Amino acid sequence: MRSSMYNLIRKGSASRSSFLFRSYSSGTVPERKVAVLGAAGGIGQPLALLMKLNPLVSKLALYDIAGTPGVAADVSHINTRSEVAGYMGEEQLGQALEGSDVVIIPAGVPRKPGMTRDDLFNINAGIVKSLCTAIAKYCPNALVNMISNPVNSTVPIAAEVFKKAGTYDEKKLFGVTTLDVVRAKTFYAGKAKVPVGEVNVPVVGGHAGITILPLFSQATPKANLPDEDIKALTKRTQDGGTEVVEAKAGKGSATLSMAYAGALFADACLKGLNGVPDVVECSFVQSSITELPFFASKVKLGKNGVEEVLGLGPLSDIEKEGLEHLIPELKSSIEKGIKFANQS
Ligand SMILES: NC(=O)c1ccc[n+]([C@@H]2O[C@H](COP(=O)([O-])OP(=O)(O)OC[C@H]3O[C@@H](n4cnc5c(N)ncnc54)[C@H](O)[C@@H]3O)[C@@H](O)[C@H]2O)c1
Ligand SMILES: O=C(O)C[C@H](O)C(=O)O
Repeated sequence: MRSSMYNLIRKGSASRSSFLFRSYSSGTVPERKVAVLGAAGGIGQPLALLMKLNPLVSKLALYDIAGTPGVAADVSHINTRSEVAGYMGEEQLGQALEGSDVVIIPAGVPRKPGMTRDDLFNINAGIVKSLCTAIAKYCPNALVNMISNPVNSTVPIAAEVFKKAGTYDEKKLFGVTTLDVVRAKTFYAGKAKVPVGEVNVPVVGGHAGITILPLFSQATPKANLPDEDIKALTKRTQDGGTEVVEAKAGKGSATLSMAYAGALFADACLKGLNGVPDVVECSFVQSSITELPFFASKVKLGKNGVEEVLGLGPLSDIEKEGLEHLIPELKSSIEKGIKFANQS
């Protein structure tokens, strides 16, 4: 019942993973603690729900600066495997983090119409820095799933904080770009008229505007769409976040689709930790596949986090041009994060 409900949610998005997911029997699943920081927020609450439905989780720690007792009490009544505890305020952050295998961070402010993700930097950079300082202290070996924007800068901030603390392991830090993949799959399936559950599209680069580069030339099932359709799909994927921000008209950005995407990525991390073979997802990680120190591409996940950062594969002319254009913006966002972490 438990896994069938979760599989229902996952159905259509990752049939291969769902198969692996079902192959677990409760007696053989290792204990895994997952902490969600920002758990009372727009993403945090549905993400807490989805992680509670995941039978790979045995302990679920829900942390926020306010509101977590209510969220934790609510979610804890669901009759699934994990024990749920709520933690509120900085004095409880250590307890929330201690023993965590995976820490998911959707803490911070979201965009309003007219803002770029970089406009969130001034507030979110400080939040991420203080949370990562605590992660270095209380659970230095955890896999960190960074959702807070601007991801192109918050991931480099986290890396610098961990380096300063002497705990940095590039295999364990991930910018969550899964929502870009989720969107690219949905939009491609609609245009190509193929079953959405069978679609795969890698999305590389970063997570803001033109730095989001879907590789539709590698999309499967193949559809041979004309260039003008590919350009429109690329633009819609790049503007997907803004589409939601505008539709919400001042009430925030994507929360439900992000919770789904965050739950998929955390599930992939847990599968990797548990030794499930061939777990591959796109993520913004330390990388040497381009000249930039961080880049999103397909990543193979394993028992220690990143097992292998996979290359870009063959690119179309449109994608080669997109890659060339995104490099300067992504470089400057990465440098901004590094500078912030080292000057304050
Ligand atoms: N990576 C992605 O694809 C993606 C997608 C959607 C949103 N986001 C980003 O996720 C972030 C959160 O979005 P949201 O809609 O959930 O916002 P929200 O305002 O609804 O929730 C944010 C939560 O963070 C909490 N918070 C603030 N400071 C904190 C701290 N120091 N410690 C712990 N919690 C703290 C707030 O109390 C709030 O509950 C935003 O930065 C948004 O841009 C990223
Ligand atoms: O667009 C945003 O500000 C939120 C998020 O990064 C998204 O892609 O939906």
